[in-house]
Amino acid sequence: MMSAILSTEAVTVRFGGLEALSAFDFAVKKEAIHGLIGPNGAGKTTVLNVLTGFVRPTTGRLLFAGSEIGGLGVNGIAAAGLARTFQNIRLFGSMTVLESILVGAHLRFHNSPIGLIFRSAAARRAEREMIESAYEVLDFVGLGSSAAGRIATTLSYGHQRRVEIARALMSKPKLLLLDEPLAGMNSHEKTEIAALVCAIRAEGISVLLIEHDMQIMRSLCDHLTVLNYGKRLADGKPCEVLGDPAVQAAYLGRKRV
Ligand SMILES: Nc1ncnc2c1ncn2[C@@H]1O[C@H](COP(=O)(O)OP(=O)(O)OP(=O)(O)O)[C@@H](O)[C@H]1O
Repeated sequence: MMSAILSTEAVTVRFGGLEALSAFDFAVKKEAIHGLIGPNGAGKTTVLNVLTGFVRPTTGRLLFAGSEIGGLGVNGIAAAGLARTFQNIRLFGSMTVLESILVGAHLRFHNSPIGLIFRSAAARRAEREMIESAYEVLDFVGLGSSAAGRIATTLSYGHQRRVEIARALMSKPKLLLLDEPLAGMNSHEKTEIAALVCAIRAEGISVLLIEHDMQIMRSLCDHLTVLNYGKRLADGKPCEVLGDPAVQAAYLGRKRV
């Protein structure tokens, strides 16, 4: 059995009087596609926010690749190998696709200010490598080099999602977190993004994703965790979890678990 790349131990997040997560435990196995599902307001985005340092856990531990990451902050966690995309696409209006993707590379390519001013051989080499790497990632996500010079926000919605995923991949993550990557897409685009998620996993990158389309989640994920009112309601293989009456009741809102 594959070991875990990420785990949480009794993570609680409180916003004032509201407990968005209550003693939440779960583990993502290496090279798995792991789905996080649950009704609106269940706490799914809060899990991603706490894992990436955007929100600090009130109590509990976060372990990534064997180390505690709870106190590292956003940049420290990203540097440890965790990258994410957001529920609402976040691209800058004036940037080209290539520029948008290069934003994701800053953790990998460090240049000293002096090196940049004098354009040392090392700085020029690093810049060349960074751009080559960006073109490779553009191909990988299915945008191709012809998209590089386009203003990112003028692309179709589905392609903007790919730019976001490409930007996250530029940091060479060990684990990629995707917050509703299929939101707002037609069924053809959804199938294509699902295939891209499989290709990402085939590169050895583990994926944790939030998604509401259960048909896709059933076929795409190796493992599902269900959240309801900030608590883990179910955890296991998609067919078991989605067949669980407590999960179905939570979605239908018939029963408060
Ligand atoms: N920064 C915050 N301050 C106060 N309350 C918050 C904050 N972030 C989230 N919450 C609350 O925490 C709860 C969980 O929210 P969260 O966004 O994690 O749910 P979700 O499962 O991702 O929902 P959705 O499927 O609608 O995106 C909600 O009641 C939400 O209003």
